[in-house]
Amino acid sequence: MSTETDPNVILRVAAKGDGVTADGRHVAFSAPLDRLSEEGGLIKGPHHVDPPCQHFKECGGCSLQHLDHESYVQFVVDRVVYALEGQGLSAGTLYPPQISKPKSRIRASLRAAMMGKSFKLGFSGAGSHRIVDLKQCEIMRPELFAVIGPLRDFLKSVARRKHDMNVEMTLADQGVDLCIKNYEPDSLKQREALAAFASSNALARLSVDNGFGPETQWEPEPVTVTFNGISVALPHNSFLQPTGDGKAALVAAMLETVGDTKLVADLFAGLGTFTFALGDNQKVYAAEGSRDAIGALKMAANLAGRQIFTEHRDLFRRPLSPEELNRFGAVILDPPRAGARDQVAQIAQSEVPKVCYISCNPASFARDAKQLCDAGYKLDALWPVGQFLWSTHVELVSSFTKTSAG
Ligand SMILES: C[S@@+](CC[C@H](N)C(=O)[O-])C[C@H]1O[C@@H](n2cnc3c(N)ncnc32)[C@H](O)[C@@H]1O
Repeated sequence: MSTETDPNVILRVAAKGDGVTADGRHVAFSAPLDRLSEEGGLIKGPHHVDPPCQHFKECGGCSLQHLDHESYVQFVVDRVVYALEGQGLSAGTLYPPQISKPKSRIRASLRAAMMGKSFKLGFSGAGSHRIVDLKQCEIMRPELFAVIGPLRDFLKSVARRKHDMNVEMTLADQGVDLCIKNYEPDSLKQREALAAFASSNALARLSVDNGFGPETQWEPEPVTVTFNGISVALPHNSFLQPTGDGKAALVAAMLETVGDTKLVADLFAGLGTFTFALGDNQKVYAAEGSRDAIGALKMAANLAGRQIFTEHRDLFRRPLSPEELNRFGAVILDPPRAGARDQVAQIAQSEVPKVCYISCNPASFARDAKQLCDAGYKLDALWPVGQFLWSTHVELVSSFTKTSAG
C-alpha cells in the first residue's frame, strides 16, 4: 500500500497543527510520514524531530516544534495554498516561503500569577488557563529572555494572590520596553522598587497599566524603533512586525510589487514599516486607525523631510472610495487578522493598477482576494512568510494587478 492511501500514515499537517491521516483522522503532535501503530501509538517518521524546548506540548507558544524544517515549510505553504483553493484561486507565481530563525521574536505577551504555592511567569499553556513558568524559550530574542528571571523575582515580590498580571515585552532601539498590566504600585516604596528594577536591568522603558492606559514609570530616553534608517517614536501598544528577518522579507516582496510607482497609498500603515521602506522619490499617503501610531509616523516623516501625507482614519467605517483610490499608482494594505472586506470592496471597484495585500490570516486574505479577482484583478504573485516560527500563524505578501481594460 502506498503511503498516500495507507490509513495509518500521517499525510499532512492541518491548519490548527494536527497531523491528518489519509482517512481523515487528526493526530496531535504528529508529523508527515509518522505512522499510527495497531495499538494507536505514534511511530515517528523521518520528518519528526526532537523539539528543542523543554516546555513543548505544555506551552501555547509553539505547537509545531516536532516538525523538521522541510515539513514546517510545507505547512506554511499549504496554509496559504489551501485557503486560496477554498475560494477557487491560485497565484501566478508562488515564491518559496521565508521562515524566521529561532530566537528572533522581538515581541512577547506573557502572564504572571501566584499559582498554588509558586509564582509563575510565562506564556499561557496550550489550550488551558495554566501559566508555563518559562525556563527556556527558543523563539524570543535573547535580550527579551534575559529579563524574564529578574522580572519573575520582582513580580513575585509585589504579587497578590489570585491576581493575574500580563506583561508585554518589545525590543526597541534602546532595549527592552516592558509594560506590566493589571498592576499598580500602591506605595512610594513600590514605585522606587519599580525604578530600581528598570535601572538594574537597563530597560528602555517600564510602564504599568491598571486598566486606565499605560503609565510610564521609567524611560531614560525616548523609546524608538527604526525603519529604513528613520527613527520613529514607539507609542505604547503599537503594532510591530514580530521579527527582523520576517519584516525584511515582507518589505522586499512589497518593494517588488510596488516598484518605483510615484504615488502610493499605504493603508493600515501602523508606524510606517512599509511607508518608510519606499524611496525618497515616491510620494506616500499613509492611513491608520491608531491616533498614536499615525502621529508618530507623521512626526518622523516630517523630521526626515519625506513626502508622506498622513491621515488618522478608521478604514473599516470609512474606507477609501474608488475616486480617492484612483489617484494612486499602487495601494499597499496590511489589515488586522479580520482582513479588510469593506476597503477591498472599494479597491475592487477602482482602477488602481497595483495592489500589494499583506496579510496575517490566510483565510480572511483568501476571502478578500476573491473579491479582487472577481472584479478583474489578477493574483500575480504570492510570498508566504512564517514569522511565528513553529506556530500555526502564517503571513503572506501578495501582488495583484489590473489592466485598464480589466
Ligand atoms: C497588521 S498591522 C500593520 C501595521 C503596519 N503596516 C506594519 O506592518 O507595521 C494592522 C494595523 O491596522 C491598524 N488598524 C486596525 N483597525 C483599523 C481600522 N479600522 N482602520 C485603520 N487602521 C486600523 C492597527 O492599528 C495596525 O497598525
